[in-house]
Amino acid sequence: QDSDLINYFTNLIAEGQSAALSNQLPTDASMYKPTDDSVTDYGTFDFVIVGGGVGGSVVARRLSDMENQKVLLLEAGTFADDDFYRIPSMTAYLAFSEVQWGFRSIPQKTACLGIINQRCSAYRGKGMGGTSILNGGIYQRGVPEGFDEYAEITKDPSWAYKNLLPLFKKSEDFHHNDPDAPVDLEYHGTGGPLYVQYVTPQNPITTTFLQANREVGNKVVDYNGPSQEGATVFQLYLKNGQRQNISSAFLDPVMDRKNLEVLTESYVTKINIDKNNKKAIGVTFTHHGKTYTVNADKEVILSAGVYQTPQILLLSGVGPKEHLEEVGIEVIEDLEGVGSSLQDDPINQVIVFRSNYSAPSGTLQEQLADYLEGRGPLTQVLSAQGVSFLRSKYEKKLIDLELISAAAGASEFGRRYTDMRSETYHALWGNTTRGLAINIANVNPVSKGTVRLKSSSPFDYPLIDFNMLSDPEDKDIAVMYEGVKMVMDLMKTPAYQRYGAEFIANPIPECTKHELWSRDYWYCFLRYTSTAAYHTRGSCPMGADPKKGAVVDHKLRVFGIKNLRVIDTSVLPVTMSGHPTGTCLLIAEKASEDIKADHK
Ligand SMILES: Cc1cc2nc3c(=O)[nH]c(=O)nc-3n(C[C@H](O)[C@H](O)[C@H](O)COP(=O)(O)OP(=O)(O)OC[C@H]3O[C@@H](n4cnc5c(N)ncnc54)[C@H](O)[C@@H]3O)c2cc1C
Repeated sequence: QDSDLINYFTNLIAEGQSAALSNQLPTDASMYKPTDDSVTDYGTFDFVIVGGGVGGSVVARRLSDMENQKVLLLEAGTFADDDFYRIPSMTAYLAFSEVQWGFRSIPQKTACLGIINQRCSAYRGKGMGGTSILNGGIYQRGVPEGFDEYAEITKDPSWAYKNLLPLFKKSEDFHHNDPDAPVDLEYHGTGGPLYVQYVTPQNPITTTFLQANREVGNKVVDYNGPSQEGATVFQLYLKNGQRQNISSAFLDPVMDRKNLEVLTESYVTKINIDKNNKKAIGVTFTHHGKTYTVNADKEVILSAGVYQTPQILLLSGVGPKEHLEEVGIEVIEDLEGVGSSLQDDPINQVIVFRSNYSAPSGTLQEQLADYLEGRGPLTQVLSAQGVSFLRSKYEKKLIDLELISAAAGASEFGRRYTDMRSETYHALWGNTTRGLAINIANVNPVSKGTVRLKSSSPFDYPLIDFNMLSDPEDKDIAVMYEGVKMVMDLMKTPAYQRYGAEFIANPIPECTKHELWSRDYWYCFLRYTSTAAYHTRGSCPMGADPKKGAVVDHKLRVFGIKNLRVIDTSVLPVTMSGHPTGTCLLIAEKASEDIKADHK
C-alpha cells in the first residue's frame, strides 16, 4: 500500500513540476467575461465578503459564528487544497499553476532591473485561501512597536500591541515541536484554528546560520515573542509536515454552517453604491459566464487583496478623482489614498557562496516515505529555514533588515521563478549547484508605489508600480547595503568557514562600470537583483484623515461610503517588519469583533 502511495506521489510531483516549466499565466481577467448581457438577482445576505484569501477566510468564519446573520463569500478561484498543493517543498511550482493570477509590475526604473523587461513579478494566489495557497507558510506577527504605531496613526489605542496579543493567540494552535528552538510560551496560543510549528529537523545549514549569528553577537529568539530582533528558525503553519492554507484552517471546519455560503469561480466587478446616500448595497459579479447582483443588508467587506481591493474600489467610483476621470469612471467618492501608497519590501535575489556543504539527500522515494511520516525535505518550503531580523544603523525603533538563509543551487526552474534575465541569474549563481545563499530584505522601506486602473474594464489587470528603492535620499538602498556588509561578516565566521564558504565573485555585467565591490558597485548590484519580497501592503491604508491618504478608519470602514469595510493587507499603514499573513489574520480577527459588536 505504501508503495502505491509513493508511486502516486511520484507521478503527481513529476506532473506538477513539468507543468510549472511550461504553463503560461494569464495576462488579464477576460476568462471571467460574461457571455450575454443578462443580469440575475442572487438574493440578499447580511454580509457579502469579496475574496476568500487570508482576510476573507477569517472574517467569513468569525461572522458566521452569528447564527442569525447570513454570510456570502465570493471567490474568483476554486478550492485549491489537493495532495500536490499540500506538499510544502512544491510551493514554488504553484506560482505557475491555475491558482496564480500572474500580475506583473509596470517596467521599473530603480529596482528589478535584472528582471525580464524590468517588470517585477507580483505573485498572488487565486482560490480559497488566497495567496496562502502558494506562499512560504511563514507565521510571523510583526514587531510589537509597529502596532503601537498603528495606534498612533489611527488615534485608537486598541491597536496597541498589548491589546492585540489575545487576538493573535486566538488564531493560533502552537506546537513547540523543536526543543532546540527558542520559545516564549506565554506569547503563543493553543486550540485556535491555525496549527503552527517549527520547521524540523533543522538542517545543518540552519544550525550553521544560527551559530554564525551568535558569533557576530546576534541573539537567538522566538520572533513571535516579546522582541523580534535576533536570529531564529521559521515558524510555519504546517500541520504534520503538510501545508495548510488559511481557508482550510479556518473555513473547512465550519463549511456545513447553514448561514454561510461560499461561491467560488465568482469574479466581483463592482461594489453597488446607492449614490443618494453613499451606501454600499451589494456587489455585481460574474459566475460561469453570467452576471449577477447580490444585496448586502448590513455590509460589503472587501478582502480581495492588495491589488484587487483598490482595483474594485476604483472600478466602483471610489478613488482619486483625477485618475477616475482619466479612465472614464463616474466619481462617487473622491478618496485620494485608494491605490496611492502601495509598498513592498525590496529583497535581493541572494548573495551566493560556494561551499563544500552537500545537503543530505536521498531518492525521491525515500523522501516520500519520510513525507508520509510528516518529516524530511519534502516537508520544507524550499530549503529556507533560518532567518534573522536585525536593525541597521539607520533604524531606531522597528526592524529594517531580514536575512534569510538557504542552501540552494542554480536551476532552470530557479531562473523561471525569479524571472531574471539569464545574464543576471548566471552572474549571481555562477555554475554553483550547491551554494549557500542569503537573501537581504529591507523590511521598513520608505519608497511607495501605486495601483491604478489600465481602463474602466474590470477584465483588465490593474497597473502595479512598486517603485521600490526610489526614495531620493537613497535611504532604502543604504539599508540594504548595510545588509550586504552583515552577510559578508556572517560568512567570515568560523561557523561558515567550516564549510569553506567563499563569495562567488562574478560581477553583474551592467555594474562593472563601478569599481568592483565598492559601495557604488553594490548599489548597482542591489538595483539589478532586488525584487518584491511579497510583503505587499498599504494600497488602502488605515488612518485618521482621508485628506492625508487614509482610505479606511480605525475600524477599517471606508471613508465616505457607508456599510463598506476593507479587511486585508491593503489596510496595513506601516511595515510589519516581515511576513504579512500573521498581521492579516490579526486585523481580520480584530475587525470581526468590531463588526460583531456593531451587529449583535
Ligand atoms: C510567493 C509568496 C510567498 C509568500 N510567503 C509568505 C509567508 O511565508 N508568510 C507570510 O506571512 N506571507 C507570505 N506571503 C504574503 C501573504 O501570502 C499575503 O500577504 C496574504 O495572503 C495577503 O492576504 P490578503 O487577504 O490581503 O489577500 P489574498 O490572500 O491574496 O486574498 C485575496 C483573495 O481575493 C480573491 N479575489 C481577488 N479579486 C477578486 C475579485 N474581483 N472577485 C472575487 N475574488 C477576488 C483572490 O483570488 C484571493 O483569493 C507570500 C506571498 C507570496 C506571493
